[in-house]
Amino acid sequence: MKKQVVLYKKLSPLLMARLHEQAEVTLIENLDAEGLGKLRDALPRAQGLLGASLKLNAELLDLAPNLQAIASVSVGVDNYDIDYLTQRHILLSNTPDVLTETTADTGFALILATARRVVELANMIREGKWTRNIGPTHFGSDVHGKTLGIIGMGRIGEALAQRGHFGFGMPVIYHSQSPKPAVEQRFNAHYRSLPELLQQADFVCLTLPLTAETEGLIGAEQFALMRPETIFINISRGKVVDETALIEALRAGQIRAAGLDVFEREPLNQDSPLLQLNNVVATPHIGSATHETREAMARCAVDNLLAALAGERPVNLVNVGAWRG
Ligand SMILES: NC(=O)C1=CN([C@@H]2O[C@H](COP(=O)(O)OP(=O)(O)OC[C@H]3O[C@@H](n4cnc5c(N)ncnc54)[C@H](OP(=O)(O)O)[C@@H]3O)[C@@H](O)[C@H]2O)C=CC1
Ligand SMILES: O=CC(=O)O
Repeated sequence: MKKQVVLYKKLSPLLMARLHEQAEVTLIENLDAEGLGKLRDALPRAQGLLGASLKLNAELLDLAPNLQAIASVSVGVDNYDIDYLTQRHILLSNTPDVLTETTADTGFALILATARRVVELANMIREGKWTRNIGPTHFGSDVHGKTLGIIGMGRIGEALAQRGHFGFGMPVIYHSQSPKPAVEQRFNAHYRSLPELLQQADFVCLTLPLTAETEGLIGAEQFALMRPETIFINISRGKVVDETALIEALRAGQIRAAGLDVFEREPLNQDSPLLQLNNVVATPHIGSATHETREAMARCAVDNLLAALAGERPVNLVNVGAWRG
């Protein structure tokens, strides 16, 4: 008998056809109030779930007694209670690697956009304010040759280091849970304690996951260690940063600018003070959002889900403790 799969993310026709061949599929197109109601109705029969951007807490998952596997279309797994899933032997998989380069591209786009004031000055033209040659008040700062500081030297951190080192001749310093000798050799990178990195980097870039340990890692005390020339980039998760402290640091000139792809609350509220600041470049969580990469992520998630439902260990199993094979 075909397995029951609930999708809360629309897939390409090719991937939909592949899923339909092997499973009975219920598609929840939107996660608005109506969609969430449909999801609740579908959960009691779900054996597999596939989607992203939804906090799947125990209260929801308790509605799904037959659930065997969740395939997240993301590398970050902060939306899941991993202990709870493991206890119930529900296999959680994610989509690492396929999005690494694209997300690092986004990080570098934010580095360049903030340093060279791309958005602010492009808006100046649109507003009809380019009336004579620009002068020092419109100058930005160099990227090449500046010190790139990476917090979280994993897959995406390493791809960012590659761009900085080979593309822009940037000295690379990093902070992680453990030193990375291979990375140090490849990019001539140097390990630093967190306070040292915050003091020394021209660009402080967050590329680490949201966990109990990293929530609120960067707050007032950490911004105070940065310099007025520091540019702060966050492509990890909004909650790693105390957003109120970030706004204060920007307003007080404690740091020069911020490039932000992620926020404490998403979508970001239109009233957010961040949107009033010219030295903030804000993007709507687009780290992996290209046609090619989103399709690769969805394909990876479908592979993981079908493997799990067929009793095989998914390649990207997150909670290995749940595996009984
Ligand atoms: N903006 C976006 O659209 C996207 C955002 N992301 C975010 O990026 C994150 C990283 O992805 P990826 O690079 O693939 O993950 P990896 O697991 O490869 O890398 C994460 C790195 O963070 C480090 N780390 C974890 N905890 C800490 C800590 N407490 N202090 C310092 N370093 C720490 C780890 O260090 P160690 O190796 O030493 O354990 C690891 O090297 C994702 O979890 C996700 O939240 C990902 C994709 C797109
Ligand atoms: O934020 C995106 C992810 O894949 O994680």
